[in-house]
Amino acid sequence: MTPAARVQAAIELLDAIIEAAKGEGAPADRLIADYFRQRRYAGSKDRRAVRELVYSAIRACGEVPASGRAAMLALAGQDDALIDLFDGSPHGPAEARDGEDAAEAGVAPKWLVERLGAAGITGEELASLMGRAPLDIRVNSLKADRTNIELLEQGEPLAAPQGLRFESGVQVEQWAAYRDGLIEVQDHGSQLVCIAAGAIPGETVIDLCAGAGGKSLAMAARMENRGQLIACDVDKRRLGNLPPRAERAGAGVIETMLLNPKSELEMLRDSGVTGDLVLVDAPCSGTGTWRRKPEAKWRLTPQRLARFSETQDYLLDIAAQVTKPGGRIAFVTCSLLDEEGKDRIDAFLSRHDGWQALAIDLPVGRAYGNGWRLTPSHDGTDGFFVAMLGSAC
Ligand SMILES: C[S@@+](CC[C@H](N)C(=O)[O-])C[C@H]1O[C@@H](n2cnc3c(N)ncnc32)[C@H](O)[C@@H]1O
Repeated sequence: MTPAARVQAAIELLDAIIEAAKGEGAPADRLIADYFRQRRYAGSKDRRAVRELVYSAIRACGEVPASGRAAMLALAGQDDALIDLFDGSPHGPAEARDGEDAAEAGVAPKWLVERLGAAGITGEELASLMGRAPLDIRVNSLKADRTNIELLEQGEPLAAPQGLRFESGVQVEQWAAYRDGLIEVQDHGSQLVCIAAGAIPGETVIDLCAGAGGKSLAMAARMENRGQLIACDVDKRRLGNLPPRAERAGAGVIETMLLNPKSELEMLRDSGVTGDLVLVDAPCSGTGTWRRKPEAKWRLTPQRLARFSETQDYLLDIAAQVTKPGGRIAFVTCSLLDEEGKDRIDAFLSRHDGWQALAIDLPVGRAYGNGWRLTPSHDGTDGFFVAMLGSAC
């Protein structure tokens, strides 16, 4: 592909990403993969270059752009070499017209910038949400240890005891250590919130929103495979990924339980299980993970955010009813919005007598509201809110 044809391909992809964002369609990564599956003539360098253009344009635009072309013109406004590729050549974009509208540069849509600002995320904290994330792994202490594991590349040790950091793009999934379950890909922030959750060997732990089990696996390792860890979710496909991962990791302590939406509490009660610790790694807007999925800023609306808050309250109320007397709830979201963090905990405490917020003290991050906050700019992690709640004995 010529450089101009790559720009045109990026424009077409951005059109698809913008449409998908408006209609809750496929994520950008999937759209890019599908696009190139139908264009086998594009080589790996072309794919990398187009991908880079697409993500740079998404990062450059705040509001949802009117079109892919407007988004690319916004990026070209910051790069003279790029504007020269709007040259009308075959397969390239038409020349830019005098006064043609470019999308507005910015970090995120205005309403979200305001909500994040109200939660103290401004300036560098805000800008870094559009940065690029490194690749973090967790050494699986059920099978190996960071101090002596032999890996194909040497990573930078992180504050989490088994965490190592690599540059993004390192293909750790192809390493034997990955295939053999010695390492898991996991953002440092996720590793830290599992440390805050504080699962203890021998306990009964309920992971209410286990998904594919990233945090279940980390907790199983902290539990030294002793006790019981019930990993639940309402999404059969996601939860179905966990048993093979658990097997690879040697995490025999994990059992899965598929819940039916709206019957979660009934099903948990019928099973007779109650937790010393219940992790609520709740579905959320993911504002803390924009470094990995920058187009998520265009998918969120005030209505969708309100629905996330409602679901978080709903799940916290379930958690309270399946926690043993004297037990704990760990509430986690990968969001920096108060509506999905501090406010949920304040609301929980006002609804539930006999519960209190417990202190958190991690080596990274800072106290925020009745919990703890991690951010890309301050901590070099994805953005997270975590709070610990303790019930009366
Ligand atoms: C943030 S993700 C979990 C990520 C996972 N804990 C990990 O570490 O990889 C939130 C999960 O909550 C699940 N979920 C949504 N509504 C739920 C409900 N009512 N009950 C249980 N899980 C739910 C979603 O299917 C999704 O897998």
